[in-house]
Amino acid sequence: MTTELQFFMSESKKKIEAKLPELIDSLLAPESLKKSMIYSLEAGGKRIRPVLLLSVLKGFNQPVEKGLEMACAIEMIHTYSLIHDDLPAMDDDDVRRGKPTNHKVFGEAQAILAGDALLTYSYQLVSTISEEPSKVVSLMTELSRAAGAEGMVGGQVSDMEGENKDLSVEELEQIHHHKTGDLMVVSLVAGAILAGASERDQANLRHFGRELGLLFQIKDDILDIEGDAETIGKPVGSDAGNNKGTYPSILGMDGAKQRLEHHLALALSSLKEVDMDQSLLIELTKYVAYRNH
Ligand SMILES: CC(C)=CCC/C(C)=C/COP(=O)(O)OP(=O)(O)O
Ligand SMILES: C=C(C)CCOP(=O)(O)OP(=O)(O)O
Repeated sequence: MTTELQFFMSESKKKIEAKLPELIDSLLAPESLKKSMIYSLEAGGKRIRPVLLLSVLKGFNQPVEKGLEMACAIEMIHTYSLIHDDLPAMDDDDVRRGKPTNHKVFGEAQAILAGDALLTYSYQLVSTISEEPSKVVSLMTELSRAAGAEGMVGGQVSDMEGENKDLSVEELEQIHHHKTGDLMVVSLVAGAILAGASERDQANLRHFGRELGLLFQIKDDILDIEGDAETIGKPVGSDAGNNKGTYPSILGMDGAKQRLEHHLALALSSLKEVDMDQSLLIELTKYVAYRNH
């Protein structure tokens, strides 16, 4: 990782991690609910989606402060999805981000409700995010499409339905476009909307985000086999345990690594089309491909 990216990531993380608990604290809500929401938000995580959003603003020469609340809203949706994904009804995982999962600490009912509250609060935040009503409407539309039935929730359902089945790579990538990719895409597009970027740049960033989502997921699948549980903060081997189709299970480990290089090249070439300073996004893309956590 270059020092420029290292510095930008750590500064962005600091800002996001200061803002998230502040936003939850300001809610007039039961303390136990706020505690369980903050628990998962503060459990760590790479904060890739917020960093993507802030990188886009920086690339368009805009202050990152413009995107902090939107970045927190997206991180809240991501965190809700992980809380629910870990529930016994879904992946039934005990460890997330190196700590016991939300339902292990607060019980299933509170974990479901903490996820619901994070999802709902993210829209409450977006509703007052800009003084320009057209930007609020665009952000709401993008976020709800990416998070809902047409996006992440739909992808999660297809993922569950794909368990114990022989998926083709095309079917697998369709699942990942929605389960993982759509939230990455909306992070980039939201940054572009807030920066006032052109429709053309928004479309090019969307294209890049789709490739980045696949790249991210291939690496996640590889780390589930080759990673170190302590470093990645979650158990290894859980995909095989849940009989999930993954890149290595379909293509073998060498094939999965070739596919990673293929999507890395596509992601980097689609980025060239965006009329902005791309340096941070180029480095972030390489980080996503070669990270060890
Ligand atoms: C609506 C919901 C619940 C969406 C969940 C979306 C999601 C990306 C889950 C994690 O995927 P994973 O199970 O492949 O990753 P991990 O290994 O981190 O659990
Ligand atoms: C999309 C997937 C594979 C779920 C995990 O996402 P991240 O790997 O971004 O999780 P955190 O760093 O936020 O914990």
